[in-house]
Amino acid sequence: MLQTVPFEQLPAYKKLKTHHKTIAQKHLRELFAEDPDRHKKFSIRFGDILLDYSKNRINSRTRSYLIQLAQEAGLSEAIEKMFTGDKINATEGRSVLHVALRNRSNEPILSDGKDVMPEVNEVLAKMKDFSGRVRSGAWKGYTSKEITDIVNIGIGGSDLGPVMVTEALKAYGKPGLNVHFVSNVDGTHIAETVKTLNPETTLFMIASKTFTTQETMANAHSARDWFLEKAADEAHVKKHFVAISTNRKEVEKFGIDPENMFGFWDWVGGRYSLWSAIGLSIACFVGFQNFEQLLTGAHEMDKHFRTTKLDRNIPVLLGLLGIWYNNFFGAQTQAILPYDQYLHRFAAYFQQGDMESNGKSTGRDGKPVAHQTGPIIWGEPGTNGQHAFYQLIHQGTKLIPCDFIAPAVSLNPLGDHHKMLLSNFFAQTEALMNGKTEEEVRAELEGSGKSKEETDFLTPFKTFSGNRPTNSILVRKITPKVLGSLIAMYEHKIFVQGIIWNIFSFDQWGVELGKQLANKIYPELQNDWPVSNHDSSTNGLINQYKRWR
Ligand SMILES: O=P(O)(O)OC[C@H]1O[C@@](O)(CO)[C@@H](O)[C@@H]1O
Repeated sequence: MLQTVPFEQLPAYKKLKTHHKTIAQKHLRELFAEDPDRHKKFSIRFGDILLDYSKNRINSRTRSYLIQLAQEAGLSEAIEKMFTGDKINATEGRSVLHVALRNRSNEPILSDGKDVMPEVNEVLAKMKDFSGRVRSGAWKGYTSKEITDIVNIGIGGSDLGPVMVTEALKAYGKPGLNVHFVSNVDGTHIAETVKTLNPETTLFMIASKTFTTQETMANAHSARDWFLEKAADEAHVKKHFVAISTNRKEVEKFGIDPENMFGFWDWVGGRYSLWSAIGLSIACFVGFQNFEQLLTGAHEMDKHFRTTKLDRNIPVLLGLLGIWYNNFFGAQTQAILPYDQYLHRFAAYFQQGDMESNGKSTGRDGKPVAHQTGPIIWGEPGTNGQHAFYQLIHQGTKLIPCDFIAPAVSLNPLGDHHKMLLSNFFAQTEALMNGKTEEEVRAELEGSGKSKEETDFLTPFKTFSGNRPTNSILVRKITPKVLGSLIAMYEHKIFVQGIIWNIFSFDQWGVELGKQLANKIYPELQNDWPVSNHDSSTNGLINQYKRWR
């Protein structure tokens, strides 16, 4: 079991509270002026990834106190418990072993005393064979045509990972093999998706850990109806439907041949499952070799996370920096800003990853926590964000810690586009750190010929406080391996924060109540009778809906 010491009772917490008073008085400009070597002191190279965390409101003392906080929270022990299959997902009585899915060392990893690697490798072999047959055209539809379109039907962790990765690795996709994703129960999603597809050459992947999720089962049945409208014969279903799930019984009940089922296990959390058979659409789209590279990148980050001392440990430092702003500076959110259009779903992916893991308010001791926990994760690719919300980040009243990510090498080298993109990437963190002083603004306005009156009026609006913290993550190029490391880096950052905040990061009871109430309301919508058994708002809304539909 994990220790259950409340966050604010950790000795280092008090040291950080006191320390915060002094360090908060220092502007980042001063911290850089004091130490020209700052970039070197607060950067870490990890293969093709450079993390520069020097533009944070910390000094060496801050870092050492944060590391102490991690040690006092039992972080190193907790990491070992995860990697060795301890049931750290205590409320569900499960291990947390997404690291086993990408365990390229093949060293045994035990859950319930049993090495899980043989089964992991068996599923990987099945994925390799299947994706190879789809890509080579050996897998044929019911009219003996090759598959041209794959439709992944799933939601949450059974959708967001495959979406994000296939978008991020679009340059590695097979021309002529298209992937589509249907997740929302809104009929528009599946209707719009299948509109342009041919049932003869379409393969549906029904991805659901439980195989009971309302949205996914509704979409799966509608997909089947659409398919049979043309194919007519149920016997053809097995050539166009595969299932990815832990629930064999429900898969068979749906009518998918168990031969076409790709299994995974309860010790894989939905939001950590893209490395499992849930990644089948990825393997088909980019090829199994590239999927293995993704696993390798994640595995390298796993080894780094498990074996590197805390003050040189990338996920640990990112997690502690997030805690520094979340719990000592009052920041409510964390922005992830990839300067790479292919990574346009990267922040969205970690909305589930982070917020479903650490959006908790009950401590591991069963008591309400007395401190802030998970941040709101958000973000859009650069440079688009600069034309949407950077005004707030630069001059708003809220502190927004930002992670800037960029590749040195573009996958689409076109004229000077990449140099322009990267100049913005470098400039934004510099501007957020330095700001622009009143004196600088005044000199600029006077230099442009503005009168004294205009200058006096405009200066306050054109001044930038700066001192706004950022991390810069520069990678050589977005490859499957680098992407795998980046995703694992953020997964482990989330783990670090949950351990220190004394919460359970691997269950998600908070998603249940809404589903339960929806299941109660759904039958009430089957008729036109007015309802009166809810609160007046819910009654009023339902009854107006009934009048309008
Ligand atoms: O894969 P499945 O079982 O269909 O669950 C889908 C998603 O639903 C949840 O909200 C849990 O109910 C997410 O945690 C999960 O990824």
